[in-house]
Amino acid sequence: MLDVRGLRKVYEGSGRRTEAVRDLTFTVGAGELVCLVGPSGCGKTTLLKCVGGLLAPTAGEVTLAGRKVDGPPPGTAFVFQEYGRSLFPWMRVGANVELPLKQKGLGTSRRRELVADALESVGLADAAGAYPWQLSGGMQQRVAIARALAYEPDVLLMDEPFAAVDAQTRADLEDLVRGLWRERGITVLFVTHDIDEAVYLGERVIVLSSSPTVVQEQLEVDLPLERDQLSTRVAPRFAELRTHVYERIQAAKRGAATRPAGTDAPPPR
Ligand SMILES: Nc1ncnc2c1ncn2[C@@H]1O[C@H](COP(=O)(O)OP(=O)(O)OP(=O)(O)O)[C@@H](O)[C@H]1O
Repeated sequence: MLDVRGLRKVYEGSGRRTEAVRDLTFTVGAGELVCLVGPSGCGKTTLLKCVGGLLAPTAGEVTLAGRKVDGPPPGTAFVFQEYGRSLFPWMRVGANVELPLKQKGLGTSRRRELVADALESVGLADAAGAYPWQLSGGMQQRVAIARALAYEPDVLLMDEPFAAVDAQTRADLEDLVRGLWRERGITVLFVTHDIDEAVYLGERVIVLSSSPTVVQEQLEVDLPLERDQLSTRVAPRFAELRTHVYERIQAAKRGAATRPAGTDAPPPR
């Protein structure tokens, strides 16, 4: 479905040259929920922007359903970290969610249906008439998720979407994303620097090295499909997996040798 091959990104300008991503190769299958985790500044946002066609790679390529990505591909939606900047403050919640549907050229009744359905899915059916600034941070991020869902994407790209909300809201939003993923069968690529979040959410975790970035390891998360914040996070297997990912990231920070990009077996139980 999503193929990233030999991706490299070097930023140049104002006399500075930063090799953010060196050589990234991985694939995400249709309907998979994959988390990308890596140290701060390792190029996660750069990678996601290249995947979403918002940034041109220096080398390598991204293909989505067999087509080379050279601009935002149809059927792809983004949710960014900064909900405060991603919603238009002068538009009511309903209008914010509807905007991309207008750009998609959908008729009024279909747009209304999709907006209502998406707001309902994120538990904000009553908030359509409010302005974003009248909502809490967590609610605003739900609106951003609703806007992405209403677009009916095949692929959802999420860049540290819960980094700016409090811990309880974050837990709720994590469960919301897993629930929506299971209900709607969307392909989700979720970037985070939070190891616990990556293991809790993902069916697979791709561990990135420090910048310039390569894939340090890929790990199948063999936790049950049904997860919940209490029992999953205290399960011995959760602890083993998070410890394993933590060790890999520490190794990445020390610059330890990386493994080939294939998927590794999870650590033995
Ligand atoms: N527009 C830009 N111009 C120049 N350098 C950039 C630009 N955007 C990012 N970089 C550099 O590329 C590297 C990777 O940045 P990026 O934001 O992709 O990392 P990240 O892993 O998402 O960071 P964080 O975890 O802190 O959000 C950093 O060294 C950063 O300074």
